[in-house]
Amino acid sequence: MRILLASGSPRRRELLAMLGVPFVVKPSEADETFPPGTPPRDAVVLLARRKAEAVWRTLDEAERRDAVVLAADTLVAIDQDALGKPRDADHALAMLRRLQGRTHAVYTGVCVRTAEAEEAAYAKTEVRMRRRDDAWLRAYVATGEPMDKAGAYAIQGYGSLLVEAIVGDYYNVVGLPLGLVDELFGRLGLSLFPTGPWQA
Ligand SMILES: Cc1cn([C@H]2C[C@H](O)[C@@H](COP(=O)(O)OP(=O)(O)OP(=O)(O)O)O2)c(=O)[nH]c1=O
Repeated sequence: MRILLASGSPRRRELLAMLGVPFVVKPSEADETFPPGTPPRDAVVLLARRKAEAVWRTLDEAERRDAVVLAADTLVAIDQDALGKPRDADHALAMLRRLQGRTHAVYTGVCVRTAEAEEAAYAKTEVRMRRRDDAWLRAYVATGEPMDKAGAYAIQGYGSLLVEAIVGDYYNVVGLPLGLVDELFGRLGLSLFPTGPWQA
């Protein structure tokens, strides 16, 4: 089998590479909008499915036979609102002001697609953030780190200094809940463990 990671996210690439799984990257061009009011847990699954579908459509018959397309989408949820990646520095600052000193949820939807079937699900992690003053948050935005991250922070970077506690899978916050990916692989008779058919 040939794993195709339908993602342009360097974090997702690094997490999958950490397990030593061979894969190729094929970023999807899928539209990342969803109907307003969609619960974040549904939105991330919808978007992960859409990203997997977009890459699937680019494959020819022969490629589809041994392809495993893996896609994911991450959103931060607070007060019934879903926060994606910030548009600009002001937007990032507004998101960070809203999150600081409070608990929010991070959802990542995952979709795994093969010629036989498609499996999709989401993971949820709660993150409690420290209170930081505006000067700190502005300095953080100035590092540029928040710009391509859902909720405008990276738990794996300087954003770690904002975190007080988490409940749930850390890798979900970074953008790819590896345990869930393996569970979905398992439903398709595949594995992320070195016994997987991808090894052949
Ligand atoms: C909350 C959080 C998000 N993120 C990142 C993971 C994702 O890359 C990004 C959420 O944006 P996504 O839209 O899920 O993904 P993407 O546009 O970066 O990549 P693609 O659609 O091609 O797969 O936020 C972190 O790296 N650290 C964090 O702590």
